[in-house]
Amino acid sequence: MRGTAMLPASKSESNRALILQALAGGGTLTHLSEANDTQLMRRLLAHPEAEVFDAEDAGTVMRFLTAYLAVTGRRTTLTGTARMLERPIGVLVDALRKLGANIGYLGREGYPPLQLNGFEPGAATTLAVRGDISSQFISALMMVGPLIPGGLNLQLTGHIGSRPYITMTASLMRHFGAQVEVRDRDVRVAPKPYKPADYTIEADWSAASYWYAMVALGPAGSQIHLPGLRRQSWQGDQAIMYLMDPLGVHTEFVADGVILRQAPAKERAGHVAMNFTDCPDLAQTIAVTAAATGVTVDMVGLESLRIKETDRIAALQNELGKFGASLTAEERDMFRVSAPQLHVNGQSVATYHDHRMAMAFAPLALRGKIDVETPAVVRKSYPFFWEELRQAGFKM
Ligand SMILES: O=C(O)C1=C[C@@H](OP(=O)(O)O)[C@@H](O)[C@H](O)C1
Ligand SMILES: C=C(OP(=O)(O)O)C(=O)O
Repeated sequence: MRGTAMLPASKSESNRALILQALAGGGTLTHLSEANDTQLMRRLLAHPEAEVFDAEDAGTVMRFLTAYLAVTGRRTTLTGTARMLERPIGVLVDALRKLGANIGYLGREGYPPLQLNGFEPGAATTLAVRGDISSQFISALMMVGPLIPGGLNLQLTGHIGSRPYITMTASLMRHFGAQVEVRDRDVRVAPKPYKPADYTIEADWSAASYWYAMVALGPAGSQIHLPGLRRQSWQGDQAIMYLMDPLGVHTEFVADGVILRQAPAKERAGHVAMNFTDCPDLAQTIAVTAAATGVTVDMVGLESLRIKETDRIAALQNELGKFGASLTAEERDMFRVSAPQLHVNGQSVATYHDHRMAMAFAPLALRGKIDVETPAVVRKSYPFFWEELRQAGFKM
């Protein structure tokens, strides 16, 4: 396999930039993501007086808008898909209530849908927030921090997952003129207003992971050029370049992006350990690629996978099993993915309303025929994924 593949722009950067642009009252965003999550955020922000905000299945939209709408004093309802109503939001609601937001639960306590009933700045500006459920709660609070009279001081407690997304939030906030410091468990945001700024969004490293998988599984000598990725990135999922090295993919930065090259098979590891605490969205790509390349991977840091678009651990276990691979729980929160022999012979892969299930399993088509159920799920982050595969020579 050879050629160039186009990536969507980062949906994490895009969705932060849209909130910051709204709070700053201007600035031009270039290369906003085509992802449904981003297009949805853009549409919802364009109608701030709406009576109901439907975040669909987009975690960042649900969490970031909750903080944005609450602190800007809106009276409105926030809801989402059936799965979104199972994804927790209590940590964020508790924190916003302490800051002065009046928020009620319309269904189950701790989960959407939410009723927002205005904002009266309270006395609290220092809050303890747990970091082990979703970093999106912390990012959401940080972005509204400059609007809180007296600023905001978050003390993060417990195990902190997805930390690079917190530092990405801080970096983008600074780009829009905010004063923010992140030191270990201490996050401080000054009550200094945002200023309009222009920003060009980088390509999406999480989306790039599927091309790493294709280079790993393609014929000897496979290589792919991915324009739009930067060496200096705010995306923690740039870690894919290190995680894929033992699975036989080398990364070279070129002027306009990266070139991925398959390494000789003898350079692949036999058994490696990897930690996904900082990059949970890469876990599915690695699990499938490891199974297909015969590398055993001990995976830790998978806790948050249970509360994403689906229970991604259960989904991986079911679908890997269809190919003769396994993801088994071992001691101390470790999961081992292994496959003595992978059989790809026409299996149908269920996708569980999860874009990453579809895209992580798609590269198995390089080893035989597969059916991916409900392929349109990719629209959440990478709507033209199948089109790019066709361009790369896949028969569909
Ligand atoms: O802030 C963000 O843009 C994201 C944070 C991560 O979620 P968690 O913090 O819930 O792990 C990640 O999985 C998600 O795809 C995007
Ligand atoms: C977990 C994801 O998104 P979100 O939490 O924003 O719905 C994802 O894109 O893998």
